[in-house]
Amino acid sequence: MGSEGYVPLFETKKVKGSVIYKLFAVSIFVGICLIFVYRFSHIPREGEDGRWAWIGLFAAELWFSLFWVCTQALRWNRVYRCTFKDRLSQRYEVEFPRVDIFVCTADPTIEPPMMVINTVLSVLAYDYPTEKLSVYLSDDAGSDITFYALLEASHFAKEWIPYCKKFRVEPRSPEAYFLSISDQNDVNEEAKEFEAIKKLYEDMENRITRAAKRDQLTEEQRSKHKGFSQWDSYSSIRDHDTILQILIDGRDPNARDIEGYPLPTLVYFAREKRPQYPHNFKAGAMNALIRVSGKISNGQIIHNVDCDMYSNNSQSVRNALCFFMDEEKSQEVAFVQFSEGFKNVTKNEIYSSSFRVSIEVEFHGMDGNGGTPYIGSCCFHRRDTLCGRKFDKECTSKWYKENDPESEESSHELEAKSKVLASCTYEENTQWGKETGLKYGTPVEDMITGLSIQCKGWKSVYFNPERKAFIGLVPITLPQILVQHKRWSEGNFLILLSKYNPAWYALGKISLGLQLGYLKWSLWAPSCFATLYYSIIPSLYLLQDISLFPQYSSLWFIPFAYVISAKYSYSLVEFLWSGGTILGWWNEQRIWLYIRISSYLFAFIDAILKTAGFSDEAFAITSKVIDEDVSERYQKEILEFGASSPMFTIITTHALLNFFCFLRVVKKLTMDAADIRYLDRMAMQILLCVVIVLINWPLYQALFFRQDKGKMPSSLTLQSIGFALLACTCFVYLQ
Ligand SMILES: O=c1ccn([C@@H]2O[C@H](COP(=O)(O)OP(=O)(O)O[C@H]3O[C@H](CO)[C@@H](O)[C@H](O)[C@H]3O)[C@@H](O)[C@H]2O)c(=O)[nH]1
Ligand SMILES: [Mn+2]
Repeated sequence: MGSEGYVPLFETKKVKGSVIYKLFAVSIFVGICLIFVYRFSHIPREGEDGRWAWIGLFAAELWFSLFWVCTQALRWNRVYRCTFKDRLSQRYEVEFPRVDIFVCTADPTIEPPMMVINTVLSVLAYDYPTEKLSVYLSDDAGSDITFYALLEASHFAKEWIPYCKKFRVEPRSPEAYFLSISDQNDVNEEAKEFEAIKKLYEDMENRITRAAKRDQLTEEQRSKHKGFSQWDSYSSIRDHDTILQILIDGRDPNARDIEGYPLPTLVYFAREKRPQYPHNFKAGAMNALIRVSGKISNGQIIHNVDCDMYSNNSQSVRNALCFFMDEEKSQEVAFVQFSEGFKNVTKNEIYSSSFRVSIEVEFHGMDGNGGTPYIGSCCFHRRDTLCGRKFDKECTSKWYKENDPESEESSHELEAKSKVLASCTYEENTQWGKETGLKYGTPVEDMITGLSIQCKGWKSVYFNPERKAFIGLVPITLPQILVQHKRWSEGNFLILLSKYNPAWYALGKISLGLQLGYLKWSLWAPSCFATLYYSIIPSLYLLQDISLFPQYSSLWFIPFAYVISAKYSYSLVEFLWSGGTILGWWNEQRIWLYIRISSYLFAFIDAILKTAGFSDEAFAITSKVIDEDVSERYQKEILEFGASSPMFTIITTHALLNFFCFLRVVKKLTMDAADIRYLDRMAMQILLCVVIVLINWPLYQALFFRQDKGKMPSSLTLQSIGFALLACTCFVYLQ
């Protein structure tokens, strides 16, 4: 075991009961094999009805099984972590490494500056030695309003940080904190200070929202800081010089809070952008940040968060360090991924956007297999591994020796030198975006970068504390959800098509379980075909009374019934165990159906076009601004459609087609007085169709019964009725 006297800084526990789970999984696997035997031995002969449909179903079932095997890899080796911060503090308080924090924003209209500075303030106020903390805001919009907001925040921080420390405030995002505390009626000292800081915050908020609304700053506002002059040469969001301003220089003896303590460094940064140079979206911003921060503060730990989340626990840096500084177990840890909570999810999560099961189960499973993926934010990286360093035994968990000597340069000199590192041409003929920094070429820069770090021999850690360390926002309309999933599934599929394909690039470099885990995400997009097939063809065959499944009275029915009921009951239990509700689980089934048949299909097509060179990379930023009546419907858990979209056409046509097939069954049972033999033969198909119809109930409402603005547009309804009728007619008459 460990060296004498060694006491660990973190502990890893394996989940109990996995043997029972493994037996259960094996029983499902046996069921799946029996289904294959049935499919194979009962293929309709040449000339018989439904031969090709049968073969297609067989293929779809093979695909689902492959996918299922991948999901098992995420459940077999779950581990849970806990940290010992007091031990860390006792041993290393004075030897802590520097930490550079990156906050990314990209559009002030859909990412309001007030939200952005709340994120910034929450991380500025971490409980960590301030001289070792630097916060960088990367603004891909290069917006002077965001700069103005950050300038305001830098003043407010002087009051906010000491206030947080004095009253041990949690969370340290002012907005979240003030929301969590109702006005104090007491008249004691603490209440007075509370009112005072709240007033300061509200005044600042007024000034910023007014400026944002006008989309312009007054001359007086601009005259308050020399940094605004950098906008003189600004042409547009895609065409401007690097803008870089050290708003607080932590080394400056005058940079003090109102109590006289040093402040963390705070930097505003917008890299250079020119129309003729691709900017590689968030990955490009992160790489520029790595270089610029390397010049200014060079923290050995890089922590990044998106602007739509805030730190919910001031101890998070210390928690992360427990994983990096343990004398025996930290050597191979490249990054520590925290889980994220969401503040705007409703009870039954109509869009299932909080990733409950991934957060509570699957990432723990990846962790047990040697490394959770990097999910883009709420993460702490070692700087050197993010820059492409390979694992070797020499890597040390002792950080203090590596600290850089204090730079002698003035902040003005530092700014000038750093700007060069953020120019459009800097990365030409370098390894940035390939072997160094975050990888380019896919909108899921996080997944591909995490995978490649692990393939260089490193491990990662997943930390999912009871009180979530970060709280973010989920999208609240169906179009946003579908677009977000399109981006993710397309990105992951592009990885599959690239040289970083988890199946062979990672072969032998990471564990098989981890490979399967990554494959699961990469296979999202192509899953659209199996899902579309399985949810359309059996229903269409109802129109012709052709059976594609075993009879209810046959023994072959059992494996189907077992696999389906076992899989779905387990998924329900897992969902409830992760804190969800039954209705939430039902909603999840609907949303996954919609995502599979629309987002994944478009993602698949786009990824193929991109790989073939026919279209350019894109990153659709999710809007964080919310209309009031949209928000009201969201709170009531009503699906939000609104404008037409090709994705809706698919979803609606699919729902109506199944409805027409369902009508045919009703007719058969009532008017044609079908007998029990019909039910026996068609049981599975009828069940499948009925479930699809039931799950689409809210969609039918949006098509025919709702009057609000979020209903499905009428033109789209008519169009989809036409498509669905056409499909049914063609099927019946052309067969
Ligand atoms: O050109 C760009 C585009 C986006 N962003 C920032 O990237 C972050 C994520 O964008 P968002 O629209 O919120 O996307 P999400 O789908 O919520 O992001 C998830 O998925 C992304 C990968 O697709 C990861 O990078 C994110 O960390 C992860 O939270 C935001 O802070 C943006 O400001 C940039 O900095 N530059
Ligand atoms: Mn986001």
